[in-house]
Amino acid sequence: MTFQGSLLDLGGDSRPGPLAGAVRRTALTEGAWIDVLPGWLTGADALFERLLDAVPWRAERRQMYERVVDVPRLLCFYGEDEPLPDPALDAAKAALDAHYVPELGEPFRTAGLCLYRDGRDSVAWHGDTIGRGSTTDTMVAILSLGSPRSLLLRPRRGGAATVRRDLGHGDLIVMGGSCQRTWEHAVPKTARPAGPRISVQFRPRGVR
Ligand SMILES: O=C(O)CCC(=O)C(=O)O
Ligand SMILES: [Fe+2]
Repeated sequence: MTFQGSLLDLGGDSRPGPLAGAVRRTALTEGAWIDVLPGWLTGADALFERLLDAVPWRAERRQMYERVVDVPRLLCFYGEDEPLPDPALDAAKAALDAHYVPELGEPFRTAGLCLYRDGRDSVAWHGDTIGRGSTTDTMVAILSLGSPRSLLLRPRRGGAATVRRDLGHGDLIVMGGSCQRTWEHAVPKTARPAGPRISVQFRPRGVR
């Protein structure tokens, strides 16, 4: 697996920039919204390389109707009390907490990591509804590293156009309000050449 980082971004220092006054909110329908900040994390390419090495990436298999199929991406989940695999992720979580706790009412607690090896890896349409996201407003913050991939969002009940954001290289998206239960999101497969992408999803307690 190879990844060509941008030449300006290979310094070892990886850190999040300011959120206040920088992140841009887009209201969706039914009380859902997204906040987006391109290039939030500087040194994103160096962090990508470190995570590729340091994280014990796992392939999973899941029951799909009658069959057991490979999950089309590699995964690693860090629960509440587990140390994160890189100090830059602690800094990202601290920055998210400082900015969002007044609105969210609680800190982010867990980090789910996904590795999309190439354009054949994907995540199907879903909301993060295992847990409280199915009944209450919440937030899921996603830091994207490596090659950009499209994150799509669409309302469950229709009535609004699909929203697309191309995310990679240190970009942040936060899905908030009712987004997990009234909207769905996906990272579709792509036939275009795509290098590897890592996403880090920060979620509060009881949201999955
Ligand atoms: O990789 C992404 O940006 C999305 C991942 C996702 O939706 C999930 O793991 O629940
Ligand atoms: Fe999700």
